[in-house]
Amino acid sequence: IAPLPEAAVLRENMGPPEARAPSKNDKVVVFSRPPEPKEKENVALAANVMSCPVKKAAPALPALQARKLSLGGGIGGKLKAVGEMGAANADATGSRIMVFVRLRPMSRKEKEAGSKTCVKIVNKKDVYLTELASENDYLRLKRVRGRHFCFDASFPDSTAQAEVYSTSTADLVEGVLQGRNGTVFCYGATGAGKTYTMLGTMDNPGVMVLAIKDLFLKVRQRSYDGNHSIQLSYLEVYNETVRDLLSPGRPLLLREDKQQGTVAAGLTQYRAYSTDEVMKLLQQGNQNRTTEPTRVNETSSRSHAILQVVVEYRYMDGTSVVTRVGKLSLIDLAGSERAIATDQRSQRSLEGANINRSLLALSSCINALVEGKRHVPYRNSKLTQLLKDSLGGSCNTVMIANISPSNLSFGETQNTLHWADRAKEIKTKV
Ligand SMILES: Nc1ncnc2c1ncn2[C@@H]1O[C@H](COP(=O)(O)OP(=O)(O)OP(=O)(O)O)[C@@H](O)[C@H]1O
Repeated sequence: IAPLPEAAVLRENMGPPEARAPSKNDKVVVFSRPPEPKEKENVALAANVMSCPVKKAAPALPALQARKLSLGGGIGGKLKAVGEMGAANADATGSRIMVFVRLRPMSRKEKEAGSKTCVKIVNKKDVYLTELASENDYLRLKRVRGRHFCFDASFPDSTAQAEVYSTSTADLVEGVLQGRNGTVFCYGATGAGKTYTMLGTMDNPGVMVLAIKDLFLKVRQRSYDGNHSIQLSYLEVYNETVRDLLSPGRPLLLREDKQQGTVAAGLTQYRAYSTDEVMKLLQQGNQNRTTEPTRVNETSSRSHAILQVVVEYRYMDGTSVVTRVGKLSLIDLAGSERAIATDQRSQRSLEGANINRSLLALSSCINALVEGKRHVPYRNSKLTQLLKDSLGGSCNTVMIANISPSNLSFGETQNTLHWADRAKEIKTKV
């Protein structure tokens, strides 16, 4: 059979990628007619699956089991699954950052621009990224590249906010009530859905709002056995300056505190008594946050926003008073971006440079931590100084990487998945 221009190669009996993993014994079939559009899609996926190394299953890890026991509840099953599929990278003395990926639906703009989907999520865990060959690019016609990633969980575009919260963050909230620090941060390109995931909308509240509601609910349920107090602060890092979002004024200086780690001097701490009160404070803070339209996102967050909730629990143990303190940090990072994707000519370029500087500093820290280097360059940016605790300290940390399905954002998506994949290897000691 004469070879076809599209090199339509498929594996026999392969079925959809969710059906089974590829094996060496798969046969190759060549079409004797030009493939239909649907077949072309399968070819792309097949090429993608073929290029994926098959991960060996690893035994469940002791550290993960330990964490499963200490956290209790839902995260147990999730961690066990991670251990089984070999994506986990913890040792017997520590835990590691949990990494989740969330795919957003295709936007109207992307549809109008003729975008095609280049991301497929299978079994709520595996992410297949495919570089689609351009129809006009004859030289690259046959070069269809793909990669496979595996995370603690991956959320398809139809996933509800409540599911994202319960899978990624609910156990962290429980940990905070037991005196363990927790951090959740969203990472991704501009317009990929970070603010939607963290803050959400009035109808579909995001992780920040759901976490606060859950926290108050849990505190109320336990109010019979001690006293809880909840304090919160909300700040942004904009152009390498730290600003209080709850009482805007002069920029704040960062200083090191032996007990609390890096703190913003003079940051307002509000004592909160109800969810409604916190919602009002959040709304107020968000109005003060720096957002501007870029070419990619009409309400792009130009700053990194950090909401910190400190829960203090006092109870009597015999004749002495015991105090437990847990801190929950919820972070909406500004989007990583190519200058060309936003607007190079204005104030945006300075912001973009600073945003990229912080994110570059973040990637340097991730690299240093993964490689076990003694010196981690936290001081290279305000963002990494503030994240020091969450990345390298004693903290349960969750990263949610947000991605767009559009092939027009292929480069950004690849970049986000690369860093998310790397972050999986960061160990923490809780
Ligand atoms: N899961 C989702 N479901 C529905 N709409 C979404 C989802 N994720 C994002 N969107 C929509 O996509 C648009 C861009 O999302 P968002 O503002 O959250 O991006 P971002 O990553 O925070 O961008 P930036 O870094 O520029 O601030 C918004 O209109 C948002 O409502």
